[in-house]
Amino acid sequence: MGGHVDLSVGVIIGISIGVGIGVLLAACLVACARAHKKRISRETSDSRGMVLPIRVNGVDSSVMLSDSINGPNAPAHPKESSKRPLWLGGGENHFHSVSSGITKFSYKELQKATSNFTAILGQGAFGPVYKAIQPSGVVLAVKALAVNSKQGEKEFETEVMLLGRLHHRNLVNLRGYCAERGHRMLVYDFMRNGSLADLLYAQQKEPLEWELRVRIAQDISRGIEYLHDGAIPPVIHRDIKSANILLDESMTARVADFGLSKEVSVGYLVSGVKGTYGYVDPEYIATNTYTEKSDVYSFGILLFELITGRNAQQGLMDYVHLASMDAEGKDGWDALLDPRLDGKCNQEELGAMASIANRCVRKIPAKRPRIRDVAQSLSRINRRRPASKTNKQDLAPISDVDEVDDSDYSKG
Ligand SMILES: Nc1ncnc2c1ncn2[C@@H]1O[C@H](COP(=O)(O)OP(=O)(O)OP(=O)(O)O)[C@@H](O)[C@H]1O
Repeated sequence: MGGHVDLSVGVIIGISIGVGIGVLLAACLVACARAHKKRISRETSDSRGMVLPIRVNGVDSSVMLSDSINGPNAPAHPKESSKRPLWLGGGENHFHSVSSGITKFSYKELQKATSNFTAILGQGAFGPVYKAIQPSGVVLAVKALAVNSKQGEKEFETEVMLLGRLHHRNLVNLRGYCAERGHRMLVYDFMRNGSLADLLYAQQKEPLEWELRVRIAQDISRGIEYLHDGAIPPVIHRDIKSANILLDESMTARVADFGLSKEVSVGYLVSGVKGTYGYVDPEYIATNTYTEKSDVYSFGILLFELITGRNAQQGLMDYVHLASMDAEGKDGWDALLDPRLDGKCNQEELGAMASIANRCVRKIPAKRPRIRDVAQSLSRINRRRPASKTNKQDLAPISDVDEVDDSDYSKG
């Protein structure tokens, strides 16, 4: 009897231990599964907000790969490329699979091509830019980044490869790099006609014609559209300004310096805010959140610059606000026009361009248009032009197609 009791107690204990171990194992399995899921979701969200540090001048001048790859502005699926316009690679999702095709230059090679780094094109916040002529005769521009010991060669190369995958006719394409003996250089296509800022403000040059200004605006919007909607993952430029728009030999405008954004400095003050004074989205300063709509804001400033011929860093927006206060209805935009273009500009196109600019600089980012819509509006102005010269009567006014809405100008 005693033996029976011992046996059944033993069985009960055995079963209890078994069940206990089972429960423990199950709990472990559930915990492992949860941890795995968490890790995966963390990795996914990390890649959404990827920041590539190209650290120059001792400052974290980040390459911000958009934090909205899965956000509202990002293609929901790579297949969405089929909805893109053809020039953006619509139909085929091929641009992100193009291998970098980036050349690694030796320091010696670049030293020779730049006549021992004496052929200076200009000086930017990241360092000097040199003109380089290859033995084959191909001309390039070499941007020597101020050396930062914190960034290793491999890290730099990884970032360069990512930037090198971005190719578009409205971007200044990256051709190669040099990472040797502490030197960090980026090699770009040479842009024969210099920067838009130089073309707009150089006194000795002929003023840019109105038609060319509209075409340049369209080119720039397409370059940004590629960065926002075509690149995978999307890229936010963070420093759209006329000095970062370069023109090639056929006067096609190309967006430069994507992937390099520097801190705003006013005099000797460095603010921690990235971008350039005069172009920075006030909402970004207030919230410290940079989105595609912040690039749209800077693009709006650039449009006003093209219209007025006035420098964004010398009270451009005060001037625009004043002119708009005087303005009665859309015709009021006339007051904004670069005086050098008086009588040489289509008034309707001016109204349409100013309205687009006005929508881009709205205070509330959600109310600003997406760059792809801006690009479409600008291309409508350009497409319409040859016809307007021949058969004006058949055309709808531009405002009909561009959903002009100036209503909230005073608010934003
Ligand atoms: N690919 C290029 N082809 C021809 N000229 C270039 C090229 N890249 C830069 N430059 C010229 O070199 C000069 C310096 O350019 P960089 O981009 O370094 O500075 P930035 O854009 O003028 O100023 P910041 O660095 O403050 O944004 C400019 O005058 C620019 O026109």
